[in-house]
Amino acid sequence: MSQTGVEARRGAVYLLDQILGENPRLMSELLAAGALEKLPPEERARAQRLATETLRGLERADRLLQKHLKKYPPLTVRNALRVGTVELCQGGAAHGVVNAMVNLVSRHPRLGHLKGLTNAVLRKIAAEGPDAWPTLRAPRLPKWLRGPLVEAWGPEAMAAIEVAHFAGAPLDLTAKGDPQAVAQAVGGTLLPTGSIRVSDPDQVSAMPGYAEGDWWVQDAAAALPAAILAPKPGEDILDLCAAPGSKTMQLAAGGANVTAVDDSAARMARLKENLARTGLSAKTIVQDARAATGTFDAILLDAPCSATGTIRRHPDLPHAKDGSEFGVLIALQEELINHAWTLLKPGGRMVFCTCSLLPDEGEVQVDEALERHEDMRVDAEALKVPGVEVDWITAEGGLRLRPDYWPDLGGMDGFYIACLRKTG
Ligand SMILES: C[S@@+](CC[C@H](N)C(=O)[O-])C[C@H]1O[C@@H](n2cnc3c(N)ncnc32)[C@H](O)[C@@H]1O
Repeated sequence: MSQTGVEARRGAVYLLDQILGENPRLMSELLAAGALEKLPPEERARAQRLATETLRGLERADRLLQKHLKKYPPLTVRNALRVGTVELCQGGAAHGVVNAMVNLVSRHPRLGHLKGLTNAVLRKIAAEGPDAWPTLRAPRLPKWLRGPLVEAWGPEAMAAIEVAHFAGAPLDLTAKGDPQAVAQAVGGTLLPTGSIRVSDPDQVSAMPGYAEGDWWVQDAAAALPAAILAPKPGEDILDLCAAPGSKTMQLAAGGANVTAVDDSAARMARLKENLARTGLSAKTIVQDARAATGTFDAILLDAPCSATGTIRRHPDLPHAKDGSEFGVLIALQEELINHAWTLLKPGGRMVFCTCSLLPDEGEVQVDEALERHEDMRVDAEALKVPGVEVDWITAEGGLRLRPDYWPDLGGMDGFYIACLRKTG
C-alpha cells in the first residue's frame, strides 16, 4: 500500500470526522474551506470519493461492524473502520485495505493503541463482509428526514428513493449546441429530455469538449426548468439565484438577454468562469434577489432550499443537517416569489423551482403563491417538453421529479418545477 493511499484514506476519515462530529458540516463547506488542500489533486479526489461512498453505505457498514465491537471506539477510529469496511465490501484488496487502515490508526497521536483492534475487526470484515454486504437493505435516511418524506410520498416510494440514493448518480451534461454530437464525443447516451448521461466518466476537465465549452455538468432534472421556461432569442430574462450558472448558460444559449443575480460573490465568480469557458454572455449582479430591479419577459427563480433532491450526489446532507433550517428557507422562498412577481411583465412567465423532495418547498409553495397573487396562473402546458412524462405532473400543475424515476436509466435528482403566468 502506497503512502499516498494512506493519505487519501486519512483525508476521507478527516472529512467523516467533521461531517459526523459534534458540529456537523457539509462536505462542500469543508472542501471550500481547504480541508484537503495539502493532498495532491488525485489523492484529494480519492479521499472525497471514499468519504462519499462510506456515507452512502454507512448504515450497512455499521451493521457489519457492530457484531465485532463491544463498545464504539472514538469517532476517528470508528470512521477508519467504516471506510475500511466499505472498501472491503466493494471489492478492495483485503491486505492493502487492512494494512492502510492499521497504519493510519497506529500513527494517530492519541489513538495509536487501537491499531490492534482495527486490525482484528477489519480482518473479520474482510472474511465475511463482502458476502453479507449485498444482503443488507439499502441504507435508510435519518428519521428527521424520512418522516416527512414517507408522509409525502408513502413508504414504497421512500424505499425506492433510498435505493436510488444508495446507487449514487451518473454524470449528466447539457450541450451548448447539438446534444447528439456531444453524446458521441464523450461516449455518453442521450436521455429522453436531451441531457447526455455518462456512466463511467473520466476526470471532467479532461473529457472531450470541456475546454472548448461545448457542454457543462448538470443533472438531467436540473436541466428541465430552463427547458420549460423555453427562452426565445432577444427576450429579457432574469435568472434569480443563478450561481454557479448552469441554468444561466441554458438561457443564454437560447439567445436571450440574461441578467443573472446571486447574493454570493464567490459563487458568482464561478458563474463568470463558466460563461467564459462556454463563450456565453449574461449580465451579472451580486445582490440579494429580494432587492433586484427591472422588468422582464420571463424569470427563472431557482430558490435556495433544503437540497434534499440531491442526496444521491451528496450523501453527507442527511447527516450534516437536521431540518432546523427548513422554516427559514420556506419563508425565504415565499419572499423571493413575491418580489420576483413584481419584476415580471404582464403576460410574462416565471419558472419557480427547487431541488427539494419536500412538498413545502414545491407543491405547497405554489398553492400558497396562487392564493396570494390574483394575477398568477399555473401554465401546465409549458411542462410538455420532450421526455417529460405526464405522470410527473401534479394536481396544481407543477412537475414533481424524484430520484426513483427513470430507474432503468440511472435515476434523476429530485426537483419541483412550476411555470407561473402573469395574467393581464
Ligand atoms: C440552488 S442554488 C442555484 C443554482 C443555479 N441556479 C444553477 O443552476 O447553477 C441557489 C443559489 O441561491 C443563492 N442565494 C441564496 N439566497 C439568496 C438571496 N437571498 N438572493 C440571491 N441569491 C441567493 C445561493 O448563493 C445559491 O447560489
